[in-house]
Amino acid sequence: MQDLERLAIRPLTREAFAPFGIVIEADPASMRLINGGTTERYHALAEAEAVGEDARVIVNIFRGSPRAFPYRVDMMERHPFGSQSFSPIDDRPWLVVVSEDEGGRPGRPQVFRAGGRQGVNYRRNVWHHPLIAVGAPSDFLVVDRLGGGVNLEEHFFEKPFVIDGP
Ligand SMILES: NC(=O)N[C@@H](O)C(=O)O
Ligand code: NI
Repeated sequence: MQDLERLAIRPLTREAFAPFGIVIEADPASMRLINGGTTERYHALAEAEAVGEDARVIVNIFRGSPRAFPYRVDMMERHPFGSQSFSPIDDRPWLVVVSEDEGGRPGRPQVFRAGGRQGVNYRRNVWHHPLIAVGAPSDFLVVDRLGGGVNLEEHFFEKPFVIDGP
């Protein structure tokens, strides 16, 4: 993998991720006390999008096997008819890989290290790499779209990239 372009990893922040979607985390600014003050509701952190034929929003659990590193990023995907969110259940850090769109193809991937209590909501049609779990099998609560049409577009890079380590 020596000849492949290396991708640096940045911490996941709301600002850096803004072009791609929302960071889902317990943001104090969104908190309201409910249930007689016994529960903190972190309200409306993100909105799920589901468009097209017979579109519905569904809730899933993805159990991701940990990726081996160095990891080759040889493809990206996107979902034209719906958003997709990933929220870690096991409080374990993971990696988020996204790209800007460049004329219908993903640009250079950007890699973010997400904390164990940080999720993301990819906006509809945002290029991202499939789930990258790190270190151990990890469960994620995933909210995305079910419906008609083909809700998956993939792009394979002519020259893959590499992430040296998590
Ligand atoms: N295939 C599937 O549902 N997973 C991908 O969309 C993903 O982003 O992990
Ligand atoms: Ni996806």
